[in-house]
Amino acid sequence: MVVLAKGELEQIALPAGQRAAPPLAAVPEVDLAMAAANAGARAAAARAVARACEEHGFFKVTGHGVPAPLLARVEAAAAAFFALPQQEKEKAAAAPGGSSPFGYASKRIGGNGDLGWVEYLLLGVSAAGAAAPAALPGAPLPAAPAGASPCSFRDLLDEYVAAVRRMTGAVLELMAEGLGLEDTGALARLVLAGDSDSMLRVNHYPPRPEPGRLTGFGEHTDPQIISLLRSNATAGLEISLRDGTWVAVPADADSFFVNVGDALQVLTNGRFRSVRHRVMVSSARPRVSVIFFGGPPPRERLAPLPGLLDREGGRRRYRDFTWREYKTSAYRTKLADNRLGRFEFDTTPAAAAAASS
Ligand SMILES: O=C(O)CCC(=O)C(=O)O
Ligand SMILES: [Fe+2]
Repeated sequence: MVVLAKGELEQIALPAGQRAAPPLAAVPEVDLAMAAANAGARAAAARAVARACEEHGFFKVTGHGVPAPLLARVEAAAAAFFALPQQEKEKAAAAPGGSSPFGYASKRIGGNGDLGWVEYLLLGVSAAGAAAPAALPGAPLPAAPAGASPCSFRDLLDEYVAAVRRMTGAVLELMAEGLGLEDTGALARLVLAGDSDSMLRVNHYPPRPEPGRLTGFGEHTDPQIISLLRSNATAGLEISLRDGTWVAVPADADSFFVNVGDALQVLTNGRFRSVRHRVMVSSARPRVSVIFFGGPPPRERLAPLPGLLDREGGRRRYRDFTWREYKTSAYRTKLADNRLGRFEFDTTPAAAAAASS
């Protein structure tokens, strides 16, 4: 349950202009199984991925190889966790005032006052799996599907992370091929490195409290390299197109959605675009989503990948910074802020003239 104090519901209600649901998005789709069939299919898939990342920073993956029963078990376990009494869930919350953002939280997104009609679990991910808060139920949850072997939520999330990491590697290789990089493992290595800074978020958007639309998760771009999102069959995700108009992403419980993150925008010197997205709650059914955020190791310098800059006249759009630096900066801002703005070089004609004078 998401409990809002007096006045908080008004804060997440939408401004009048956004009360109507936007039109449906035509989401580009890439079938990973088909891409593996032969060299021609692979090249076509790599081109399609690159085009989707340039135009939208967003696409859908089918043929992903993550077993459907695993997806169903994770969804059931997440629903069972969020159905626990509030005080049980709070046991998995991050220590107040502590430095770790990981654990259970309700309605507060980050530490800067962003509110949403959502409760969630945020978990750090190591190469060994999802590092769950100690208080995450280690015992099988009550609603394990009939016939399923007993398995704790923690073990299930580890299994899920392992499967999603494999898919992430495959998607990042296709992206590298689509970019024409000689080193087609360059992106995948950043996210699959033993010390990569990845996270898993399990979101639960309870049914709307009253007819209308509420902000579930306010508009933002994901700071990492790549996000892989899977949800139940309840819609709510919306993305912003290049011209700033919002479109609704039809729910698809069998596929994964890929977001280009800010770090990938920087690694491609702006060729791929990190997608602005949000979740709106207008359903009488709950939405459950699970998102794997693939980040680089904290010390990694984010700079255009070798080979990309030559084609752009050698001009860099962003100054040099590490992932640690970017993350620290991003988490000090509000969700909707343009977090990359302060790392951009000023490339306006006036700035270029000033620099050459
Ligand atoms: O829950 C969703 O569907 C998306 C949430 C999201 O954008 C995020 O957790 O970064
Ligand atoms: Fe996001």
